[in-house]
Amino acid sequence: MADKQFDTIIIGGGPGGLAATSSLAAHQRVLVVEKDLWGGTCPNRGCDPKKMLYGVVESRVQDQRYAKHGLQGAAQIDWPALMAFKRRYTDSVPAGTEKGLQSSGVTTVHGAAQFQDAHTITVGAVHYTAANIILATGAHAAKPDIPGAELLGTSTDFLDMDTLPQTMAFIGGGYVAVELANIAANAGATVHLIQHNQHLLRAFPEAYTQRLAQIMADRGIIFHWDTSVAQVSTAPAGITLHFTDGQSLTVTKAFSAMGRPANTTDMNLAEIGVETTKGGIVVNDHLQTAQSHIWAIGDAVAKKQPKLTPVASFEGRYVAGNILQTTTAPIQYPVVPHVVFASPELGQVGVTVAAAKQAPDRYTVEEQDLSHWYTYNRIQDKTARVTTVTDKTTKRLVGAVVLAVAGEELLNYLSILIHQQAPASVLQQWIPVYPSVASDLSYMYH
Ligand SMILES: Cc1cc2nc3c(=O)[nH]c(=O)nc-3n(C[C@H](O)[C@H](O)[C@H](O)COP(=O)(O)OP(=O)(O)OC[C@H]3O[C@@H](n4cnc5c(N)ncnc54)[C@H](O)[C@@H]3O)c2cc1C
Ligand SMILES: NC(=O)c1ccc[n+]([C@@H]2O[C@H](COP(=O)([O-])OP(=O)(O)OC[C@H]3O[C@@H](n4cnc5c(N)ncnc54)[C@H](O)[C@@H]3O)[C@@H](O)[C@H]2O)c1
Repeated sequence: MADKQFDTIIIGGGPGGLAATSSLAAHQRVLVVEKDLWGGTCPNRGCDPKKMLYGVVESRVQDQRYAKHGLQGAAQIDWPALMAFKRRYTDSVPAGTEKGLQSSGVTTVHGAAQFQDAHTITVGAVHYTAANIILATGAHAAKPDIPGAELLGTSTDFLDMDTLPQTMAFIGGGYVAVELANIAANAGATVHLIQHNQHLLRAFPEAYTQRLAQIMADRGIIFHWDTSVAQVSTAPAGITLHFTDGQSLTVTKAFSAMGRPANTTDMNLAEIGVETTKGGIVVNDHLQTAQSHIWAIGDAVAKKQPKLTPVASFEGRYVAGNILQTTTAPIQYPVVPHVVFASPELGQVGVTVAAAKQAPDRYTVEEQDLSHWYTYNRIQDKTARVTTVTDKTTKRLVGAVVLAVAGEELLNYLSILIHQQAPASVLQQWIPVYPSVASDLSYMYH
């Protein structure tokens, strides 16, 4: 079969690959290969469908906050209608994404890419060559290596359930388990969360995660701490989880939410000299693999930055800049805000509270209970709080933790202030909409 030649081949049509593609499309002959759904995890089975379910569930939670304050009657979640609402969005994503790529002049191929040599990939029987190749292959949900693991679902199954199971369990205490457990519990299911240690959401300060665990427990979520599932078996009305301590739990459905290993297998990476570790593909500070013309971006990469959609997109744009030689400097990440959507939202950005507390000469840490502030009293958010970290020398805001309704928007404002290295005085020169989340900023950063 004759070679098909391109300037750049991108393997993976998710947010990382698409960001690289849109920067390169006007300048190069670009091929994008996707083996599953165009658009990748985020819009098909990640961030976007998750937040559609979350938005409706969050309305119900807000109704409950307003109970006895003028709102009567309990809203109920109609899961099949909620799923239909989600599918009206997700169903059009793959075809719409591929059409968009093609109309920008990019060649698209559906299938799994494998390396033939360091400049050649095959998809099926067809060979494609390019000067540069970008690995944007993402990650997949891990399942435990135990008997019966095949009976467990993943976040992908959860986000496409036709009906809401009566009882369910999540194995893991990270982003996926917390967010999906919250949606399920607020939609009306009995939910168990099984964590093999005592740490929920290990990237966040413990004082905050303990508060969130309490909020979730108050909502009926049942935590099983310090225990692991050793085996899974079928039961008449669902499946039974057998714990290492001899206890067991029978639920309608159970989901593995134990992390997302990078997609690095079945591509012959080792054969062409691209190194991988447990965390993903090994890259240098320009996101180049050991083969300098093969780059890796997004969830597929071994890195310390959080594996998130905007990070994958940032890396895609950065690598495209390198290929087009408009950028030559090592990648410099801005501060990366990250939020768990858990009714309310728990988010964090910049210098962590733990790091700040270890350097008391350098940082001031201020924790504020926001629940009595007008904004949060108005919406009856009784657990709202924020912690800010400021640099003692520059007096600039350098970090923040937020637990609040609409916490993602508050965190975005704080992130912009940190990113711009803005002094507190800018807030005195600025007129925000009042009353709003933004009009509180000058009380948090002063
Ligand atoms: C349930 C859930 C909720 C999430 N919520 C959020 C959120 O709220 N905010 C946020 O920022 N992030 C969230 N994320 C993370 C976010 O989805 C990822 O960080 C993002 O999708 C990473 O983009 P990517 O392009 O690196 O990988 P992906 O989006 O995974 O895309 C990689 C693509 O590569 C394809 N591929 C893999 N191997 C091959 C091959 N050999 N040949 C061809 N194609 C291949 C895959 O099929 C896939 O489509 C969530 C993830 C999940 C699972
Ligand atoms: N809101 C968001 O931005 C968002 C939402 C969902 C997912 N994500 C992304 O997806 C990634 C994956 O999420 P996740 O929740 O699957 O992973 P995670 O890394 O956040 O959490 C994994 C959890 O599984 C537990 N675990 C690990 N090994 C285990 C084992 N052998 N047995 C039992 N438990 C075990 C860990 O202790 C941890 O609690 C996140 O790190 C994030 O990058 C982001």
